[in-house]
This record gives sequence, C-alpha cells and structure tokens, in this order.
Amino acid sequence: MIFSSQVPSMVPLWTPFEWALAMILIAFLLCFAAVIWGYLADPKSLRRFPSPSVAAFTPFWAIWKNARGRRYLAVEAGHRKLGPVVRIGPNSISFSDPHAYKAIYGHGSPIIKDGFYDNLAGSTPAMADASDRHLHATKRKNVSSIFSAKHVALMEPKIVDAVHSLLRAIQIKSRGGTVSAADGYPVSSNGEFDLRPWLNMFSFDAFWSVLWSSSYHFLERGNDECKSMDTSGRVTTVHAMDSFQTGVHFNSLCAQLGPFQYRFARWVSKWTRQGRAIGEFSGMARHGTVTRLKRTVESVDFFSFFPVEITPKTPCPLTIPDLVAECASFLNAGNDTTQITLTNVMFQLAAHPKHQDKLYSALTASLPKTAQRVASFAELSQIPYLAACIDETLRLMPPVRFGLPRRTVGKGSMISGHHIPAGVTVSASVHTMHRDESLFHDAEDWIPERWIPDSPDSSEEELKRLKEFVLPFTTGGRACIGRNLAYMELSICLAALVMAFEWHISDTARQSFTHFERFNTGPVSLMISATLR
Ligand code: HEM
Repeated sequence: MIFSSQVPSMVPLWTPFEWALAMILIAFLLCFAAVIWGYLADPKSLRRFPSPSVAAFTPFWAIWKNARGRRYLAVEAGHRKLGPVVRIGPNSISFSDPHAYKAIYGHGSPIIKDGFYDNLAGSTPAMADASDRHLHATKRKNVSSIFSAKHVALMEPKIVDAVHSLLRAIQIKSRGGTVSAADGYPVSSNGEFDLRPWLNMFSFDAFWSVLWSSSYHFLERGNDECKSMDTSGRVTTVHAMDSFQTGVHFNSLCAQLGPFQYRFARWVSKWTRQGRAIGEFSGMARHGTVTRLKRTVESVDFFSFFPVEITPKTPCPLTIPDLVAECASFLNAGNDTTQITLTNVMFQLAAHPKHQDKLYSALTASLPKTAQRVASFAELSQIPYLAACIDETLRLMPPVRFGLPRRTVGKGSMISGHHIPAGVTVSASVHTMHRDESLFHDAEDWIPERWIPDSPDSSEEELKRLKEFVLPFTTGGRACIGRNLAYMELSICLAALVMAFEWHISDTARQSFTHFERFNTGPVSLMISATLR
C-alpha cells in the first residue's frame, strides 16, 4: 500500500519531445503518401514521359540542381539519356526538339507564362512577370515606346560616358593599380585581374544612367556600394552585385515551388542573408525611382517616357508601385544579361587571339581615325565581324539558358506530336537548341565566321538556320523588349575594349572559366590581362 501511494495516478505515455517527433514523422509520411499518390493517380498522363532520378516525384530535383548552378546541364543530360521529351518535375515537361521551341514560345502560341513568374512578381507584377495575357498586353503597351529605336538612340551618349569610365578603369588595372582607395579588386602578380566585376560595374553604371540619369560611379570607385530603400522608406547601403546575384538566385529557387510553399519559404527566409538580398535589390529600384521622381533631369532617360498621366494612348498610367516594379524588372533584365554577354565575348576573344586580331583589323579598317577610341553605334553597325562575334557568343553561351517555364491552357497543346493537357509547365532550353549538331556544324565551337556569308565556315542553309533557331532573346509575344539597347551597348563597349587593349588569357585561367546558373547563367570570374595598344 505504501508503495502504490507513491506512484502517480496517471503516467504520461510520451514526453512532449516524443509527441513532437511523432507529429513530424506523421507529417512526413502523409507528404510521402501524397507524392506517391500524385504520381500513381497521374491525372494529366505525364507518366508516359521518362524522367531523370526523382524528378517525376518532386520539384526539389530541379531546385537542387539550380541551387548548385547546373540545372540547364542536368536537363540537357536528361535529354541525351532519355530522349527529346523529359519530365523534369511532377508537373513539368522539357522538350529538346527545335520545333517544340517554336510551338511553346512562338507567335500565335496560346501557351502563357507559368506560375513561376507569379511567384517572382510579388504584390505588383511588372510587365515581364505578368502571366495573364491581357494584363501583359496592357503593360507592354505602356512601356513599349521606351524601347523604340528613336528613344534607344537617345541613350547612346550615356552608354558612351560609361564606356569611357570603363576604359579609364581598365587602363589602371592593366598596370596593376587601383582606381581609388575604395577599389576592392586586386591585380595578381602576373598582371591578371578579374574582368567580370568591372564589366558588371559598367553595366550597372550604364543602366542606372539610361534609366534614371544618375550614377553611383562604381567604375570610378572600384566599388559597388549603393542605396536601398525598404517599403517603410528606411535607406541602407548595400553592395549592388551581391544583393542582385544572391537575391535573384534565391528567388528563382523558391519560385519553382507552389504559391503556398513559395510564400512560406519567403517568410521563413526573412531572417537569412538570401531572403534579405531579395529585399535589398527591390530596395535599390525603389530608391532609384523615389529619388528620380524628386529630380528634374537635363537630358531624357527611360524614366522620362513612363506614362504617368491618363491619355487616350495610355488609359491606365503607372502608379508609384508600378514604376518601382518596372524599374526593378528593367534593372534586373537589362544589367546582368549585358554583363554576362560582354564577359563571355571577352573570354572568347582572349582565348582565340587570331579572331581577336581579325576583329581589331576589321575595326581599324572601317572606323575613321577620330572615332577609334569609342565609336558610334551607326559606325559599328557597318562592321559584320563585330556583330558575328556577339551573335556567336549569344549562340554558344546565351545568358538565359534554362527552359523558360510556360503553362498550357484551354484544351491543352500539341507539342512535338504529344498532346499536353492544360495546366502543365512546358519548356525548351536555347542552350540545348543552340548546340544541336543537326542545326549547326561543330556546334560546341566558337566560330564567328559561320555568321558571315561566303566565308569558308558558312553555308546558305546554316545561315538560314542561325536566323531561325538562334534565339537568345527568345521569340513571340514575350520576347525581349530590350534587344536594341542590348546590341547598342554590347557593340560600343566591345569595340572600345578591343580598340584600346590587347587581351591575354593563361591556360589555367582558360580552363577554370566556368558558369553558374541563377535565373541567368553567367561566368563566375574571368581572370585576364590587358596591354594598352
Ligand atoms: C544580351 C542581352 C539580353 C538578353 C540575352 C536578353 C534575353 C531575354 C529573354 C530570354 C527574355 C525572356 C525572359 C522570360 O521569358 O522569362 C527577355 C525578356 C525581357 N528583357 Fe531581355 N535580354 C537582354 C537584354 C535586355 C535589356 C538591355 C533590357 C532592358 C531593360 C531587357 C529587358 C527585358 C524585358 C523588360 C523583358 C520582358 C519582356 C516581356 O515579358 O514582354 N533585356 N530578355
């Protein structure tokens, strides 16, 4: 009796910790069962398509590959192993047939942008993120005049100014110096320096000036510190390149989740560096927009052309959140792609000295002596070999390499002879298409001459295919709106770099030149040396 009175009347079966563990296990088993059930039930008949590894069961296959910067390569390897139609997610199909590319993205295709973009968009979608056709058409109408040939031409002096700053900076780096006390980019003892951040600072300086007539003068400082403003108006100093790269990478990873999981991931990540970087980048656009609204500028910039008042042509003008969203989207789309292309083409020219000499001779032969330091776009447009070097780089190393996600609607679509029902994510990658040996000879090699009619490396048939299937800006109603600006900036900057310097790359640097995929796929670094001509 004494003994039993000491025993509590109710002994708890499990401790709170054991209960928590049991709950986690049950939640895990339920998720696992839901995944298997989704796969077996197969309401959209996607099991007919082969898939690499666990891709058919979970989006984390693609997210994991993207986290390691290699998703486009994993998808390409999947096609090589499994064929032209591959399931790369529970609800996501990738095609490698070039004609499938046209069916998905081309003019007249009913297929729309995927929920991936709705996730990216946040509360105020920019034109580039609007998946709804009608909303996109209204937004594109609002901004299309900004990108007219006439308005883009007005931006040339701003680009030229930034090119002069770049040349000054490179001249100092080529001699092993620093551009200012804040310059954080060393030159190694053999004279090599990383050209990538300098081209990135160029693309920021140039685009800031084109968009808002302002500049942080990154190139003059050798430093990318700038201002970011949060939604409450608090201003902080951030590093533009890191905020952009980290923020875009993390946002692209999360956007591959469903809408609920995306919001949850963003909420959880508020306390991480990655989550904060997303806010810092949009804060850079907010700060640029708010300060530009307070200033009057002497020369026109892109911002001057935004419709902010109701007119018959613009019945739905832009509000301040719309302006911030468009500016963030332009800053995102227009800056990194330019940097990536310039870095890639400089790599190719340094790695192919004969082609570099050929381009230099073409430039000196065509340009008047007075124009040779920084030539005008009108003069440079007359030099086919310059365009060929840019186009061949965009073919072999397009800045946007992954299959842009699109969603089938209505009664579904026929793609490559397969009926894909509505509500499926479909994609095709230009990286795979641009390297298709059935379209282009020696497709893995950089051969600018293939773009030049009547050269030994070109043929009439291949030239037709180059025009039809080399689509770094994609095609159809969602194709790049900034293409004219991109060619102007690339041509002026590239010609000036080749006219001013001779570029060299060591074997070690050549072999260690690698790319990393975030949303765009860009070079990690480009160690190079330059000699003043
Ligand atoms: C080499 C340079 C460039 C390349 C390779 C490129 C490529 C692309 C691609 C592939 C898309 C489609 C993206 C998607 O569907 O998700 C796109 C869209 C877009 N690009 Fe570019 N781009 C370049 C330069 C620029 C520049 C300089 C701007 C200037 C702001 C710009 C602005 C845009 C915009 C606003 C869109 C969205 C168009 C829409 O949805 O209607 N791009 N670009």
